[in-house]
Amino acid sequence: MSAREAVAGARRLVVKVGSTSLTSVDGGLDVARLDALVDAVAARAAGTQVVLVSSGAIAAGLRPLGLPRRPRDLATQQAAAGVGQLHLTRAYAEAFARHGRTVGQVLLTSHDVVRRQPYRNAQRTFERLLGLGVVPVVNENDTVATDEIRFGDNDRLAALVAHVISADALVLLSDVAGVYDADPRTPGASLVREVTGGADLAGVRVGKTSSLGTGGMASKLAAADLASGAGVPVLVAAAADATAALDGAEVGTVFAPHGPRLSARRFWLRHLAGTRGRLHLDAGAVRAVVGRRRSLLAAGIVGSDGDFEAGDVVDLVDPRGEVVARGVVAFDAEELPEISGRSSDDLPAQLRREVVHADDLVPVVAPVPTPDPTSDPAEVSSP
Ligand SMILES: Nc1ncnc2c1ncn2[C@@H]1O[C@H](COP(=O)(O)OP(=O)(O)O)[C@@H](O)[C@H]1O
Ligand SMILES: N[C@@H](CCC(=O)OP(=O)(O)O)C(=O)O
Repeated sequence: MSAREAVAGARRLVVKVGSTSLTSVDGGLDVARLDALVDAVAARAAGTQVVLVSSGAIAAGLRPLGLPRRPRDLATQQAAAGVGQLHLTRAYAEAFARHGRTVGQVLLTSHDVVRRQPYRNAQRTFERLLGLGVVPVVNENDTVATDEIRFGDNDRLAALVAHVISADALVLLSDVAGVYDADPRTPGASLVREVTGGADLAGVRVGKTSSLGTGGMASKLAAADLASGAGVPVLVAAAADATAALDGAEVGTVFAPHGPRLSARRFWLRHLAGTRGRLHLDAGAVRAVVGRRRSLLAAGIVGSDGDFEAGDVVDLVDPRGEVVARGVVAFDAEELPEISGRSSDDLPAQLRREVVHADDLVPVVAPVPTPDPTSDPAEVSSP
């Protein structure tokens, strides 16, 4: 099945729409465009569970607050988001009501996914909303998200949500027809139709974001890589082509899945979990845990740092200091010095267990190559 067919046939889908497709700097929220998007999603939603990740809160708040352009400081962005999110949600509720559908608002910060328990709570909430036939409308909780706990852009958030709900596909809708090999505002730029690996992006140059968008095309590429690398096909297309995109027509740029679909737990470990410390491994332990996917035993640990407790996530570091894996540690930091470097036979019975169990451990893979930066640094927004 091609990635486009996967989008068309998906029973569970995440659709993300950017600020530029819903708002304008001088006109605020563009209800006509939002309605058209909802029509496209609702037409599809009959046999499909759809989660809509919608940007636009900050942009939708500009006009009601009399702000001439997107503010630069966080506090005013948060104020604008507080005002705009209300307009956005009301518009979605009214638009979906025309199709007899109920929406539920889900506002997330990265705090809600970096620890296992809140992550599972979010997962349960999505399951229940979808089970009740509700269309969850997701955004970052901008009014409270400080720099430390921000996802930063909704493309990444959408890729994470796609994994949280085990979506069959992810569709990123924007104001451009897809990924171009150069900034589409430059003459001669042409659309990349399909990405099956890093080589297809090798010649792609990314220009600056629009005046309303946050992440630009670079963040879409990073999100597409995150999702497709974890087994989820991705389509980047124009919001104006939403119906065609959801029908599997030849629009946009499609990213074929290029990695095994990770379990929700392993995806969380690899991409989301906050780490609380580091375990330093000898070369044999690196070969065992990365090469042979074995559990990490105390004998292969030469040192540790950080203030972690059993159940926290830690980085596993090779003798050169490179992070090679991350995993859930089964000991408190203060217990490690006593057991490190000792074989299991040598340990008292109550300490004779894996330090990181193989089921709780994921190797850290090198990122897929990102596009070449443009020659003008001012024009680059890197992922
Ligand atoms: N190589 C490229 N291919 C496609 N779009 C690009 C490229 N480089 C820059 N862009 C710009 O990225 C913008 C889309 O990103 P962004 O403004 O963040 O949109 P959104 O609000 O939909 O997330 C487009 O307006 C486009 O001009
Ligand atoms: N959470 C912000 C949008 C962040 C974002 O990623 O925007 P965009 O690049 O337009 O998808 C908002 O609602 O204004």
